[in-house]
Amino acid sequence: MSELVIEKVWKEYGDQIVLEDVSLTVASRAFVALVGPSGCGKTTFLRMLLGQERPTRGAILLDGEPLPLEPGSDRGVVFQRYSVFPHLTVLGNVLLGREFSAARYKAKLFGAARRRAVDEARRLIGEVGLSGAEDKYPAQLSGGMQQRLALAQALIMKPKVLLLDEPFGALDPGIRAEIHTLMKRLWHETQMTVVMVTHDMREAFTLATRVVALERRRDRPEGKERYGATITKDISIWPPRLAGTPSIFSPDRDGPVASLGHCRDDLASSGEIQP
Ligand SMILES: Nc1ncnc2c1ncn2[C@@H]1O[C@H](COP(=O)(O)OP(=O)(O)OP(=O)(O)O)[C@@H](O)[C@H]1O
Repeated sequence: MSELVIEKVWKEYGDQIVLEDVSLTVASRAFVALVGPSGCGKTTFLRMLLGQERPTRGAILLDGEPLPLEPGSDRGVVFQRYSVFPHLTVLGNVLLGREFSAARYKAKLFGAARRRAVDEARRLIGEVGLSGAEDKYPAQLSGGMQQRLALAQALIMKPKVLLLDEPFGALDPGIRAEIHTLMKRLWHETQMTVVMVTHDMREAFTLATRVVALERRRDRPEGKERYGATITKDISIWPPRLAGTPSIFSPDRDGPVASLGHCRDDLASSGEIQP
C-alpha cells in the first residue's frame, strides 16, 4: 500500500498564492503525470509531497498518516539534473542512501552489512543498465546514464513513492525513449506509486496511468499572484494500467514484461505471465 491523499492543499509564499485548494487521491501503484504551464506550481507541489515544503493549509496523507515533516526513505526523488553526487562513483552514489540510513553520522557501513549493501547496489546498477560503470564518476557518464544512476540511487531505499521532477527532460529523444522503457519496467517490478512532473505530453501519456493538469483558472496578468493553480483536468489513461499487472487490452505495450519487447523467462516460467 502506498496511497497518497492530498486534501484541500494551499501553498502561499508571502502574498503570492501558488496553489489553491488542490485535492487529489493517488492510488497505490498508480503513476500520475503532472502537467501544466511553467510557473504554475508543479515543482512546489512535488516538494510538498517530498516533505521539503509544507502546505500553508490542508493536509497530505501517505497511507492514512500525515506526511512526516522532512524527506524520508519512504519517498525517493529524481530531478532533471543534480540528483547524483559528482564526487562519488556510480557505486558510491547508489550506496549512499544505505550508508546514511545505517549510520547517520559516519555514513559508513562495515563488514557483512556493507557486503550486503554493495551486492544490492551492484544488482540495481545492473538493473538500470550500468554494469561495468561502477567505478566511474558522474562526469564520465552521458546524461542518460546519469539519470539511470539517479533512478538506482533512489530505488535502493525501496521508496513507497517515487517523485520525478522532469527527470528525462534534458535527454535526446532516442535516449528518452530507452529510459521510458526502463522506467516502465522498474515501475512494474517495484510496484511503487509514482508522481512525475513533465512538460512532455507524449511522455505523460506513454508512462502514466493518469494525467493531471494544474492551472490557474483565472489567469489575468493583474491577478497572477492572487490566484493559485488548481487541478483543472484529470484524465485516466485507457486502457487502464497498474504496476505489476499486464494490460489485458495491449499486453504487448503495457505490462511487466511488455516494455522489454519480449517476455522475461523467469516470469513466464513462474506462470505469472503468459509468453
Ligand atoms: N521558495 C520559494 N519562495 C518563494 N516563491 C517560490 C518558492 N518556490 C517557488 N516559488 C514560486 O512559486 C511559483 C511556482 O514555482 P514552481 O517552480 O513550483 O513552478 P513550476 O510549475 O514547477 O514551473 P516550471 O514548469 O517552470 O518548472 C513561482 O512563481 C515561483 O517563483
